[in-house]
Amino acid sequence: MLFKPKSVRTHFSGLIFFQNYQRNLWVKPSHRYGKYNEEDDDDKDPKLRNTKENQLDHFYLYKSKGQHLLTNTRILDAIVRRSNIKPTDTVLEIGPGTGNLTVKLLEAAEKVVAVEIDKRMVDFLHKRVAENGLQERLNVICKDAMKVEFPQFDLVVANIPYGISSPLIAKLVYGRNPFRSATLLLQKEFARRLLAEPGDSEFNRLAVNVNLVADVEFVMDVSKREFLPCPKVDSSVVIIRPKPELPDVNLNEWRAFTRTCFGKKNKTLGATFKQKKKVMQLLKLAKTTSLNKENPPTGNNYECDEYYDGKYEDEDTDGEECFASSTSDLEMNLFKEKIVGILRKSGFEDKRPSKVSNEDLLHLLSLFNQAGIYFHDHVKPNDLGNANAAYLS
Ligand SMILES: C[S@@+](CC[C@H](N)C(=O)[O-])C[C@H]1O[C@@H](n2cnc3c(N)ncnc32)[C@H](O)[C@@H]1O
Repeated sequence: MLFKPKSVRTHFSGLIFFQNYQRNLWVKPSHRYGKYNEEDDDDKDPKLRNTKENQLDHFYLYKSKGQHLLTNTRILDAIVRRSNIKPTDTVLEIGPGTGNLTVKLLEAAEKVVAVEIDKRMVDFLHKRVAENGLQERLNVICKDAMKVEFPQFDLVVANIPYGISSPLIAKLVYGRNPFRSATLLLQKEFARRLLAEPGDSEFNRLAVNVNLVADVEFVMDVSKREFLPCPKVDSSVVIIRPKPELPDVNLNEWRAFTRTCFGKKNKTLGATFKQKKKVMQLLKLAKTTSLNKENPPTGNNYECDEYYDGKYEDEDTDGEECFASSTSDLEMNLFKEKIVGILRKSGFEDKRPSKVSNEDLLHLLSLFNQAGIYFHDHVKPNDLGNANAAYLS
């Protein structure tokens, strides 16, 4: 049996009282951290027992699954209130856990679709909701939220596992499901980055990519002390609202472009685009794109062809050496001059990406595209299946 250091989890050896009449989760915080033991990471964990009073004894909360339960009723109520749920709404909740938020959502919405990866949580949630007589309006999907296709929903309200914040937000805002808003509890630093504006020290590719398609509103900070077990970081609630009108840009092209611009966010755009490797890549893409004129990369394209597998493949370097040997220095220099000429003429050469607005970045991208310079490999077949999530930063 292997010891997995990353999966050190909380041993919730104390009592968790579940008081139905108050719909609160009361917790005696006598948990201790234990060594990971694979046997216990099983659905049939013999140490997990539900007594008839709905008491959980030895209920393990896995750090690796971001299992930090929000226990403050006032904060849960505020999250629901600020989400402006209508009685006809279907709410999507990612990571319902033991249902602290779910029962409150069920009281406000017509239906809740909850996606939870941990079967023990799902079993507990079903029991809890049934005891409240709300089971008819709850649909639980016991799967990884990053691997499942979401059914139709009106809005998202969730205290999500922080490890999937970036790909989950990408999946929502760049996904196929239209929705009104997403009220999310996020790690405080991550929320700050999402809310950053050009010129702020936290301004980054995440903010740029989300702000292209959605507005983000800060709601409130939540102390780490409001969770059980207490995480190392504080949290913030934000509301993400998709913009009613989307810019006319190919999103794969946009994301590839912002990846290039923010590769080294403190470098000037001139320095980033003059790198030999970058020039060679763009020249290669310009050649393949011009050969494929039947599929010009224009217009909105909200199909994500990037993928979620825990890491992001930044650059496709396949065949680069071969391409380099078949490209003359003259051709490379001419192409580099073309790139630098665009940056210079438009005034972007000495600018740093962290200080440039989305409008300016969109303008620069359109200048590049008009000159036949592209950032995304539009002729590469989309062989990545249905996965439609992408890391944004
Ligand atoms: C931060 S806890 C929130 C629990 C509950 N919503 C609350 O506020 O008390 C995150 C929950 O997400 C679940 N989870 C972790 N990774 C997940 C994934 N990839 N897909 C779906 N659920 C996941 C965990 O098992 C856990 O129940």
